[in-house]
Amino acid sequence: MSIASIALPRILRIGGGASKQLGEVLETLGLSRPLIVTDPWLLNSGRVDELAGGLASAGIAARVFADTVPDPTIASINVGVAFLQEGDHDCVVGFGGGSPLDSAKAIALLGHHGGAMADYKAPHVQDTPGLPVIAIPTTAGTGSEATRFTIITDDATDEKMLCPGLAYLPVAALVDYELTFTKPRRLTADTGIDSLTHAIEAYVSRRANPFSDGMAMLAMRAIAPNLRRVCADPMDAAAREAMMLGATQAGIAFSNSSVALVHGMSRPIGAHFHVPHGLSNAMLLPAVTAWSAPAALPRYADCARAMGVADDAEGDQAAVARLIDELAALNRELEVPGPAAWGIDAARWDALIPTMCAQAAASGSPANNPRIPDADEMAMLYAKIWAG
Ligand SMILES: NC(=O)c1ccc[n+]([C@@H]2O[C@H](COP(=O)([O-])OP(=O)(O)OC[C@H]3O[C@@H](n4cnc5c(N)ncnc54)[C@H](O)[C@@H]3O)[C@@H](O)[C@H]2O)c1
Ligand SMILES: CCCCCCO
Repeated sequence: MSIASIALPRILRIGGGASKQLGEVLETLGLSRPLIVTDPWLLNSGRVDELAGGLASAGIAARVFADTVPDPTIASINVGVAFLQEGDHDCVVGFGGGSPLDSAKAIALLGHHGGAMADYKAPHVQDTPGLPVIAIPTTAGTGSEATRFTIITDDATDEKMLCPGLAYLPVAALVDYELTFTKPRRLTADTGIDSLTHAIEAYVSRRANPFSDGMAMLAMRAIAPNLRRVCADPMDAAAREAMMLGATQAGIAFSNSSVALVHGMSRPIGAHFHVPHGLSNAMLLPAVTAWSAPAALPRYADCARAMGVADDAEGDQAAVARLIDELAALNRELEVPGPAAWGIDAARWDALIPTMCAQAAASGSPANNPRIPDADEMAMLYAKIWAG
């Protein structure tokens, strides 16, 4: 086995009420002057006051920056950095979905190292950390609480810049499914399919390894049987808990392997057509899986079995057929909007997917299986193709 470079948050607290241990975790880490980075919805929900109130009871005063935006932009990060530098903070607490968590990571980095956010986009890899980040996710989810990435949109070009490196890995993650009961159905479905996509793509990625495979398998087993349940009953505690655990496991999986063609294509789609991240993954997942599967049939068949849609007795071909049917069924039942909902010509969309996949195959670097190129390479290629 070649040497896999695995990295995880130093502290992981997972379970109902974990977010209430923020004060204790800060004390353990020797931190006492946090900036909480969150978003307007969470601020108005009263949850931020609860979090800051818990810290105040522990003698910790926190400032709050809630002016983050969905799909954080360079401009929004710069406002956050200026706000951070007005205080004497020794850490940043990210509280929210992937957008505030990615904002927290970027603010903590720039606030310490300076420079411009664009300086840190791939292929640059930033391993030297900025201020320590403690992540508390409220969607299940992007897995950003346990990944070595932040994704910041360039306001000028709409490019979703992938910024990789150990610097973005939170030192602690408090994974508290009780924060997710308020998620509306659309958000529950889109973030749930996003985390399922992370698990599948981590498992078929050419950079997969036995550790990331284990995390991806656990994530699929947690997410697949609970996604419909949690969309049907938002107060189903067991399903909410499984979805939150699966999202973090899927984040650990792709952070320690990579993702593949769906993500390579969804980032530019998100940038070009402003489709939310989880939705753009969902829209692509069935068709791109069907195109990619022949290049890694056993791996995709393993995904079908882990998701419980195929049994061990079935051959790989049959199992993959069930996987593709299941992914299409999930999109139907969870009412994932089609391309037309985003002003994308449906005929062009259908025609373009095989074109993009074929070009991906042509462009696949020797390091990657030509039909499952790494997301980074695909993002650039796809943006060119789509821009025509
Ligand atoms: N860094 C990574 O590894 C990584 C991975 C995947 C995606 N991302 C990024 O994450 C972002 C998407 O994050 P997201 O899908 O979590 O959505 P989000 O953070 O953009 O939030 C979407 C909406 O849901 C609301 N919300 C959040 N928690 C809620 C709750 N508990 N109840 C009700 N409403 C709630 C938010 O206020 C917001 O209005 C994108 O910018 C994407 O690029 C990052
Ligand atoms: C290579 C990792 C890309 C992370 C994408 C998260 O949506």
